[in-house]
Amino acid sequence: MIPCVTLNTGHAMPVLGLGTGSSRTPEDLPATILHAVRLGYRHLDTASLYGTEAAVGAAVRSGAVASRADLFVTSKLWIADAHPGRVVPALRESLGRLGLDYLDLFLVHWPVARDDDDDEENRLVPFDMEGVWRGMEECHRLGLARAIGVSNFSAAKMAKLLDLAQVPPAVNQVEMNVGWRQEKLREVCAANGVVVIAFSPLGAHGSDWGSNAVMESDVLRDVAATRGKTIAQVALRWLHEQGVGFVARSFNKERMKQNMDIFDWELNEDDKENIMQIPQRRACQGEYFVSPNGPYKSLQELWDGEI
Ligand SMILES: NC(=O)C1=CN([C@@H]2O[C@H](COP(=O)(O)OP(=O)(O)OC[C@H]3O[C@@H](n4cnc5c(N)ncnc54)[C@H](OP(=O)(O)O)[C@@H]3O)[C@@H](O)[C@H]2O)C=CC1
Ligand SMILES: O=C[C@H](O)[C@@H](O)[C@@H](O)[C@H](O)C(=O)O
Repeated sequence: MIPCVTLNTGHAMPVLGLGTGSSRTPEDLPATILHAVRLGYRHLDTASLYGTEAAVGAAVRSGAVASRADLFVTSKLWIADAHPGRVVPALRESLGRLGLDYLDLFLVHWPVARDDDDDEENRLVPFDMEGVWRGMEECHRLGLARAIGVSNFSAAKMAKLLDLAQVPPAVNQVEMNVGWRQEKLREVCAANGVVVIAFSPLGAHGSDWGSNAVMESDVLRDVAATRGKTIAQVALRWLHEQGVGFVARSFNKERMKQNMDIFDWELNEDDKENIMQIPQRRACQGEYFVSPNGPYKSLQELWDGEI
Protein backbone atom coordinates (compact mmCIF):
# COMPACT_ATOMS: atom_id res chain seq x y z
CA MET A 1 0.00 0.00 0.00
CA ILE A 2 1.43 3.38 -1.03
CA PRO A 3 1.11 6.04 1.72
CA CYS A 4 -0.52 9.41 1.08
CA VAL A 5 0.30 13.01 1.89
CA THR A 6 -2.51 15.51 2.48
CA LEU A 7 -2.51 18.53 0.17
CA ASN A 8 -3.59 22.02 1.30
CA THR A 9 -6.98 21.33 -0.31
CA GLY A 10 -7.53 18.43 2.13
CA HIS A 11 -7.14 15.84 -0.64
CA ALA A 12 -4.91 12.81 -0.16
CA MET A 13 -2.16 12.25 -2.74
CA PRO A 14 -0.31 8.93 -2.91
CA VAL A 15 3.37 9.83 -2.42
CA LEU A 16 4.57 7.62 -5.27
CA GLY A 17 3.19 8.30 -8.73
CA LEU A 18 3.86 6.58 -12.04
CA GLY A 19 5.64 8.95 -14.45
CA THR A 20 4.52 8.68 -18.06
CA GLY A 21 6.68 11.39 -19.67
CA SER A 22 9.20 9.83 -22.01
CA SER A 23 10.50 10.29 -25.53
CA ARG A 24 10.16 6.51 -25.94
CA THR A 25 6.78 5.11 -24.94
CA PRO A 26 5.92 1.46 -25.56
CA GLU A 27 3.32 0.62 -28.20
CA ASP A 28 1.14 -1.04 -25.59
CA LEU A 29 1.23 1.99 -23.27
CA PRO A 30 -2.44 1.67 -22.18
CA ALA A 31 -1.82 -1.95 -21.11
CA THR A 32 1.43 -0.95 -19.39
CA ILE A 33 -0.29 1.77 -17.35
CA LEU A 34 -3.17 -0.56 -16.57
CA HIS A 35 -0.66 -3.10 -15.30
CA ALA A 36 0.75 -0.45 -12.95
CA VAL A 37 -2.74 0.25 -11.60
CA ARG A 38 -3.30 -3.46 -11.04
CA LEU A 39 0.00 -3.60 -9.14
CA GLY A 40 -1.26 -0.85 -6.83
CA TYR A 41 -0.15 2.46 -8.35
CA ARG A 42 -2.85 5.01 -7.55
CA HIS A 43 -1.22 8.22 -8.78
CA LEU A 44 -0.57 8.75 -12.50
CA ASP A 45 1.47 11.68 -13.82
CA THR A 46 0.87 12.91 -17.35
CA ALA A 47 0.94 16.21 -19.31
CA SER A 48 -0.46 17.49 -22.56
CA LEU A 49 3.18 17.55 -23.77
CA TYR A 50 3.69 13.82 -23.23
CA GLY A 51 1.07 12.39 -25.55
CA THR A 52 0.15 9.92 -22.79
CA GLU A 53 -3.12 11.42 -21.55
CA ALA A 54 -5.29 9.05 -23.61
CA ALA A 55 -3.45 5.98 -22.28
CA VAL A 56 -3.68 7.25 -18.70
CA GLY A 57 -7.40 7.95 -19.12
CA ALA A 58 -7.99 4.49 -20.56
CA ALA A 59 -6.37 2.91 -17.49
CA VAL A 60 -8.46 5.08 -15.15
CA ARG A 61 -11.68 4.16 -16.97
CA SER A 62 -10.78 0.47 -17.32
CA GLY A 63 -12.65 -0.70 -14.24
CA ALA A 64 -9.40 -1.84 -12.57
CA VAL A 65 -10.32 0.27 -9.54
CA ALA A 66 -13.76 0.49 -7.98
CA SER A 67 -14.22 4.20 -8.62
CA ARG A 68 -12.55 7.21 -10.25
CA ALA A 69 -11.97 8.58 -6.76
CA ASP A 70 -9.51 5.74 -6.06
CA LEU A 71 -7.02 7.23 -8.51
CA PHE A 72 -5.07 10.49 -8.40
CA VAL A 73 -4.47 11.93 -11.87
CA THR A 74 -2.15 14.83 -12.62
CA SER A 75 -1.75 16.69 -15.90
CA LYS A 76 0.04 19.87 -16.88
CA LEU A 77 -0.52 23.07 -18.86
CA TRP A 78 2.00 23.29 -21.71
CA ILE A 79 3.84 26.55 -22.45
CA ALA A 80 1.85 27.22 -25.65
CA ASP A 81 -1.25 27.41 -23.44
CA ALA A 82 0.34 29.42 -20.65
CA HIS A 83 -1.74 32.52 -21.48
CA PRO A 84 -4.59 33.81 -19.32
CA GLY A 85 -7.40 33.03 -21.79
CA ARG A 86 -6.03 29.58 -22.70
CA VAL A 87 -5.84 27.90 -19.29
CA VAL A 88 -9.43 26.70 -18.87
CA PRO A 89 -9.77 25.65 -22.56
CA ALA A 90 -6.45 23.76 -22.38
CA LEU A 91 -7.59 21.88 -19.29
CA ARG A 92 -10.87 21.00 -21.01
CA GLU A 93 -8.84 19.64 -23.96
CA SER A 94 -6.70 17.54 -21.59
CA LEU A 95 -9.84 16.20 -19.92
CA GLY A 96 -11.22 15.36 -23.38
CA ARG A 97 -8.12 13.30 -24.21
CA LEU A 98 -8.26 11.64 -20.79
CA GLY A 99 -11.99 10.99 -21.03
CA LEU A 100 -12.39 12.29 -17.47
CA ASP A 101 -14.44 15.08 -15.97
CA TYR A 102 -11.87 16.30 -13.47
CA LEU A 103 -8.17 16.14 -12.63
CA ASP A 104 -6.87 15.63 -9.13
CA LEU A 105 -4.01 18.00 -9.83
CA PHE A 106 -3.33 20.46 -12.65
CA LEU A 107 0.13 22.02 -12.86
CA VAL A 108 1.63 24.93 -14.76
CA HIS A 109 4.35 22.88 -16.48
CA TRP A 110 6.99 25.64 -16.68
CA PRO A 111 7.10 29.36 -15.75
CA VAL A 112 7.38 29.99 -19.48
CA ALA A 113 5.02 31.03 -22.30
CA ARG A 114 5.26 30.56 -26.04
CA ASP A 115 3.21 32.62 -28.44
CA ASP A 116 2.13 29.79 -30.70
CA ASP A 117 2.48 26.09 -31.24
CA ASP A 118 5.45 26.28 -33.57
CA ASP A 119 8.25 24.32 -31.91
CA GLU A 120 10.90 25.21 -34.47
CA GLU A 121 10.46 28.94 -34.02
CA ASN A 122 10.44 28.57 -30.26
CA ARG A 123 8.98 32.05 -29.80
CA LEU A 124 9.18 32.52 -26.08
CA VAL A 125 7.29 35.49 -24.68
CA PRO A 126 6.97 37.00 -21.18
CA PHE A 127 5.12 34.71 -18.78
CA ASP A 128 2.10 36.41 -17.19
CA MET A 129 2.26 34.62 -13.84
CA GLU A 130 -0.72 36.43 -12.33
CA GLY A 131 -2.97 36.03 -15.38
CA VAL A 132 -2.12 32.36 -15.80
CA TRP A 133 -2.64 31.69 -12.11
CA ARG A 134 -6.07 33.35 -12.23
CA GLY A 135 -6.89 30.84 -15.01
CA MET A 136 -5.67 27.99 -12.80
CA GLU A 137 -7.84 29.31 -9.95
CA GLU A 138 -10.81 29.31 -12.32
CA CYS A 139 -10.11 25.63 -13.14
CA HIS A 140 -10.22 24.92 -9.41
CA ARG A 141 -13.41 26.95 -8.89
CA LEU A 142 -15.13 25.14 -11.76
CA GLY A 143 -14.29 21.79 -10.15
CA LEU A 144 -12.22 20.75 -13.18
CA ALA A 145 -9.08 20.46 -11.04
CA ARG A 146 -9.36 19.44 -7.38
CA ALA A 147 -5.94 20.91 -6.70
CA ILE A 148 -3.72 23.29 -8.67
CA GLY A 149 0.00 23.81 -8.58
CA VAL A 150 3.15 24.53 -10.53
CA SER A 151 6.25 22.81 -11.82
CA ASN A 152 9.83 24.01 -12.30
CA PHE A 153 9.24 27.09 -10.15
CA SER A 154 12.34 28.33 -8.27
CA ALA A 155 12.22 29.63 -4.69
CA ALA A 156 11.97 33.24 -5.93
CA LYS A 157 9.14 32.43 -8.34
CA MET A 158 7.32 30.48 -5.60
CA ALA A 159 7.52 33.49 -3.29
CA LYS A 160 6.04 35.73 -5.99
CA LEU A 161 3.27 33.24 -6.74
CA LEU A 162 2.38 32.82 -3.07
CA ASP A 163 2.10 36.57 -2.81
CA LEU A 164 -0.40 36.95 -5.65
CA ALA A 165 -2.38 33.70 -5.26
CA GLN A 166 -5.99 33.72 -4.04
CA VAL A 167 -5.97 29.92 -4.15
CA PRO A 168 -2.47 28.94 -2.99
CA PRO A 169 -0.57 26.33 -5.01
CA ALA A 170 -0.83 22.83 -3.53
CA VAL A 171 2.29 21.45 -5.20
CA ASN A 172 5.54 22.38 -6.91
CA GLN A 173 6.86 19.51 -9.06
CA VAL A 174 10.60 19.89 -9.62
CA GLU A 175 13.64 17.83 -10.40
CA MET A 176 14.81 16.29 -7.16
CA ASN A 177 16.95 13.28 -6.42
CA VAL A 178 20.06 12.38 -4.40
CA GLY A 179 22.10 14.34 -6.96
CA TRP A 180 19.95 17.51 -6.75
CA ARG A 181 18.45 17.89 -3.31
CA GLN A 182 16.64 21.23 -3.72
CA GLU A 183 17.18 22.27 -0.12
CA LYS A 184 16.42 25.99 -0.51
CA LEU A 185 13.25 25.42 -2.52
CA ARG A 186 12.01 22.77 -0.09
CA GLU A 187 12.33 25.23 2.77
CA VAL A 188 10.14 27.83 1.02
CA CYS A 189 7.57 25.19 0.08
CA ALA A 190 7.44 23.63 3.56
CA ALA A 191 7.01 27.03 5.20
CA ASN A 192 3.97 27.67 2.98
CA GLY A 193 2.24 24.29 3.03
CA VAL A 194 3.24 23.46 -0.56
CA VAL A 195 4.05 19.79 -1.20
CA VAL A 196 7.14 19.16 -3.32
CA ILE A 197 6.89 16.35 -5.87
CA ALA A 198 10.23 15.09 -7.17
CA PHE A 199 10.45 14.41 -10.89
CA SER A 200 13.32 12.40 -12.39
CA PRO A 201 13.86 10.71 -9.01
CA LEU A 202 16.28 8.30 -10.71
CA GLY A 203 18.03 11.12 -12.58
CA ALA A 204 16.01 10.45 -15.77
CA HIS A 205 18.51 7.67 -16.38
CA GLY A 206 18.70 6.72 -20.06
CA SER A 207 16.81 9.76 -21.41
CA ASP A 208 18.46 12.27 -23.76
CA TRP A 209 19.16 14.78 -21.03
CA GLY A 210 19.30 12.32 -18.13
CA SER A 211 22.24 11.78 -15.81
CA ASN A 212 24.08 8.80 -14.33
CA ALA A 213 24.45 10.56 -11.00
CA VAL A 214 21.77 8.46 -9.32
CA MET A 215 21.77 5.05 -10.98
CA GLU A 216 25.56 4.85 -11.23
CA SER A 217 26.36 6.39 -7.87
CA ASP A 218 29.00 4.43 -5.91
CA VAL A 219 27.50 5.72 -2.67
CA LEU A 220 24.06 4.34 -3.56
CA ARG A 221 25.59 1.11 -4.81
CA ASP A 222 27.23 0.58 -1.39
CA VAL A 223 24.07 1.46 0.55
CA ALA A 224 22.02 -0.84 -1.69
CA ALA A 225 24.45 -3.73 -1.12
CA THR A 226 24.35 -3.37 2.68
CA ARG A 227 20.54 -3.00 2.78
CA GLY A 228 19.91 -5.81 0.28
CA LYS A 229 17.97 -3.36 -1.95
CA THR A 230 18.51 -2.00 -5.45
CA ILE A 231 20.02 1.40 -6.22
CA ALA A 232 16.63 2.64 -7.46
CA GLN A 233 14.95 1.54 -4.23
CA VAL A 234 17.53 3.38 -2.12
CA ALA A 235 17.11 6.52 -4.26
CA LEU A 236 13.30 6.44 -3.88
CA ARG A 237 13.41 5.56 -0.18
CA TRP A 238 15.68 8.56 0.43
CA LEU A 239 13.08 10.82 -1.23
CA HIS A 240 10.31 9.32 0.88
CA GLU A 241 12.27 10.01 4.04
CA GLN A 242 12.68 13.64 2.94
CA GLY A 243 8.90 14.01 3.15
CA VAL A 244 8.30 14.73 -0.53
CA GLY A 245 6.14 13.02 -3.15
CA PHE A 246 7.86 11.52 -6.22
CA VAL A 247 6.92 10.37 -9.71
CA ALA A 248 9.10 7.54 -11.01
CA ARG A 249 8.83 6.16 -14.51
CA SER A 250 9.24 2.54 -15.41
CA PHE A 251 7.44 0.79 -18.24
CA ASN A 252 8.97 -2.53 -17.13
CA LYS A 253 6.73 -4.72 -15.00
CA GLU A 254 9.48 -5.95 -12.67
CA ARG A 255 10.96 -2.49 -12.08
CA MET A 256 7.52 -0.91 -11.57
CA LYS A 257 6.94 -3.38 -8.79
CA GLN A 258 10.41 -2.92 -7.35
CA ASN A 259 9.86 0.85 -7.13
CA MET A 260 6.80 0.30 -4.92
CA ASP A 261 8.67 -1.90 -2.47
CA ILE A 262 10.21 0.89 -0.46
CA PHE A 263 7.70 1.54 2.29
CA ASP A 264 8.53 -1.11 4.91
CA TRP A 265 12.20 -0.49 5.65
CA GLU A 266 14.40 2.51 6.51
CA LEU A 267 17.77 4.00 5.76
CA ASN A 268 20.02 4.33 8.80
CA GLU A 269 21.98 7.41 9.89
CA ASP A 270 25.19 6.27 8.14
CA ASP A 271 23.32 5.68 4.90
CA LYS A 272 21.83 9.17 5.07
CA GLU A 273 25.17 10.82 5.89
CA ASN A 274 26.84 9.06 2.99
CA ILE A 275 24.06 10.11 0.64
CA MET A 276 24.61 13.74 1.71
CA GLN A 277 28.13 13.52 0.23
CA ILE A 278 26.82 12.95 -3.32
CA PRO A 279 27.85 15.92 -5.53
CA GLN A 280 25.03 18.22 -6.60
CA ARG A 281 24.17 19.04 -10.20
CA ARG A 282 20.88 19.72 -11.98
CA ALA A 283 20.19 17.24 -14.82
CA CYS A 284 17.24 19.09 -16.37
CA GLN A 285 19.00 22.32 -17.33
CA GLY A 286 16.11 23.96 -19.18
CA GLU A 287 18.13 25.35 -22.14
CA TYR A 288 15.01 25.00 -24.26
CA PHE A 289 13.40 27.76 -22.21
CA VAL A 290 16.20 30.27 -22.58
CA SER A 291 16.40 32.52 -25.62
CA PRO A 292 18.54 35.50 -26.65
CA ASN A 293 15.37 37.60 -26.96
CA GLY A 294 14.18 36.71 -23.49
CA PRO A 295 12.22 36.69 -21.36
CA TYR A 296 14.89 34.42 -19.79
CA LYS A 297 18.18 35.31 -21.42
CA SER A 298 20.22 32.90 -19.31
CA LEU A 299 19.77 29.75 -17.29
CA GLN A 300 20.48 31.88 -14.22
CA GLU A 301 17.45 34.07 -15.02
CA LEU A 302 15.27 31.01 -15.58
CA TRP A 303 16.23 29.33 -12.32
CA ASP A 304 16.97 32.21 -9.97
CA GLY A 305 15.02 35.17 -11.27
CA GLU A 306 11.63 36.15 -9.91
CA ILE A 307 10.04 36.10 -13.34
N1 LIG B 1 7.41 18.51 -14.53
C1 LIG B 1 8.41 18.31 -15.37
O1 LIG B 1 8.93 19.24 -16.01
C2 LIG B 1 8.94 16.94 -15.52
C3 LIG B 1 8.20 15.88 -15.08
N2 LIG B 1 8.66 14.60 -15.23
C4 LIG B 1 7.79 13.49 -14.73
O2 LIG B 1 8.57 12.67 -13.87
C5 LIG B 1 8.52 11.34 -14.34
C6 LIG B 1 9.79 10.58 -13.94
O3 LIG B 1 10.96 11.21 -14.37
P1 LIG B 1 11.82 10.70 -15.63
O4 LIG B 1 12.55 11.88 -16.14
O5 LIG B 1 10.92 9.97 -16.54
O6 LIG B 1 12.90 9.75 -15.07
P2 LIG B 1 13.16 8.75 -13.82
O7 LIG B 1 14.16 9.41 -12.93
O8 LIG B 1 11.90 8.24 -13.26
O9 LIG B 1 13.95 7.57 -14.58
C7 LIG B 1 13.35 6.79 -15.55
C8 LIG B 1 14.36 5.79 -16.08
O10 LIG B 1 14.79 4.93 -15.03
C9 LIG B 1 14.56 3.57 -15.40
N3 LIG B 1 14.14 2.85 -14.19
C10 LIG B 1 12.97 2.97 -13.53
N4 LIG B 1 12.94 2.17 -12.45
C11 LIG B 1 14.11 1.52 -12.43
C12 LIG B 1 14.65 0.55 -11.56
N5 LIG B 1 14.00 0.09 -10.50
N6 LIG B 1 15.90 0.06 -11.86
C13 LIG B 1 16.58 0.50 -12.94
N7 LIG B 1 16.11 1.44 -13.79
C14 LIG B 1 14.88 1.94 -13.54
C15 LIG B 1 13.51 3.60 -16.47
O11 LIG B 1 13.65 2.53 -17.39
P3 LIG B 1 12.59 1.31 -17.53
O12 LIG B 1 11.30 1.89 -18.04
O13 LIG B 1 13.25 0.43 -18.53
O14 LIG B 1 12.46 0.68 -16.18
C16 LIG B 1 13.81 4.91 -17.17
O15 LIG B 1 14.84 4.74 -18.13
C17 LIG B 1 8.32 11.52 -15.85
O16 LIG B 1 7.94 10.30 -16.47
C18 LIG B 1 7.28 12.60 -15.86
O17 LIG B 1 6.02 12.03 -15.56
C19 LIG B 1 9.89 14.37 -15.78
C20 LIG B 1 10.67 15.39 -16.26
C21 LIG B 1 10.26 16.77 -16.18
O1 LIG C 1 12.40 20.38 -24.15
C1 LIG C 1 12.02 20.41 -23.07
C2 LIG C 1 11.84 19.18 -22.30
O2 LIG C 1 11.21 18.22 -23.10
C3 LIG C 1 11.01 19.43 -21.07
O3 LIG C 1 9.94 20.18 -21.45
C4 LIG C 1 10.55 18.17 -20.45
O4 LIG C 1 11.60 17.62 -19.73
C5 LIG C 1 9.34 18.34 -19.58
O5 LIG C 1 9.54 19.28 -18.61
C6 LIG C 1 8.82 17.05 -18.99
O6 LIG C 1 7.98 17.17 -18.18
O7 LIG C 1 9.23 15.96 -19.38
